[in-house]
Amino acid sequence: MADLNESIEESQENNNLPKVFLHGPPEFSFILQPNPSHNFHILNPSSLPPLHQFLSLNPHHASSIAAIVCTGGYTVNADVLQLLPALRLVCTPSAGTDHIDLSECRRRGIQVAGAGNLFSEDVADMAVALLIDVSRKISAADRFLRRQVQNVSWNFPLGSKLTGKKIGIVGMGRIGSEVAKRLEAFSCMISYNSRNKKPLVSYPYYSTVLELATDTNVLILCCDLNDQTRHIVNKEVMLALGKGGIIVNVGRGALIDEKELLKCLIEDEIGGAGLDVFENEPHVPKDFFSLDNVVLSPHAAVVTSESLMGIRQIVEQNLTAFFSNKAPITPVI
Ligand SMILES: O=CC(=O)O
Repeated sequence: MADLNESIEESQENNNLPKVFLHGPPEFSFILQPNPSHNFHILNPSSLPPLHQFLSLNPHHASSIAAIVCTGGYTVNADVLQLLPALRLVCTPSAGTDHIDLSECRRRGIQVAGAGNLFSEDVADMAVALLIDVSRKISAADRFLRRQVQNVSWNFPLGSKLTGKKIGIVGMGRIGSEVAKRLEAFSCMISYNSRNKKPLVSYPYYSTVLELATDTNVLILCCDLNDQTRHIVNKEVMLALGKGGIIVNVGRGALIDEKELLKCLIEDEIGGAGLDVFENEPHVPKDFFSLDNVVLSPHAAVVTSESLMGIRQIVEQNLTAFFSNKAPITPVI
């Protein structure tokens, strides 16, 4: 409460700068710290009281908050927008925007800025790392060796070769193209599915994920989560991918029907999965833990020490540009 009072006092220190609210968990407060050179004023730089609580204690700020910085998982839906009649910019330090109601922002004339291309290489690196780990059983081999006492025979199951495999990328945007670039170096045959065929992309295009899965050994999910892509990988798709097939998900958990995925993995209907994201984060179904054909990662694909430095800069630059009457540097809408 001490922190909350401090932030409220600070917020009451009047200045004429536009007000910015950080809508996210405490560990994200590093994203935006006050600086005398800012052309905006951060209302809650360190204490991060939830938005509803902040507004009930400071009702006058409902009509002064001009921008919010919202992290993934902190929803900005019509109810939140309704609370902030003066809002003009939503700035998210994430690549995904499924936590933001973009059409409601558009309707209200609110601009949205995202992470731009900042995370694409890190996420693509992670996708390929997960794929190599699942196919060559690296994490499973590590567990196997650590469990061994000396001089026991090394009877470890075979992995499968990555070089030359047929890879289906779902979502050929910034991240998907980086994944393709990396897997070309493994002589993989790339094809893709996305909302529309991309005129500048020469890889074979499939208009449905089902057809893509039928013709490939691996699916890598790099697309946005929205009403069209929720459970885009369902049981039928997994059965079409087939027994040795591998799924890597660096997009959003709900792109896959997670219950069906578990069943297919347990019943060996597919070969394995590399998962950085889950349907109900931070919950990870315990049944995954006992499966050696699964490699798990705690939504960490975007996070490197370099990307965290970068995202601070992008958030600051977006706010600075916006409050200088310029366009955000990484606009979403
Ligand atoms: O998943 C992380 C992001 O969208 O940045």
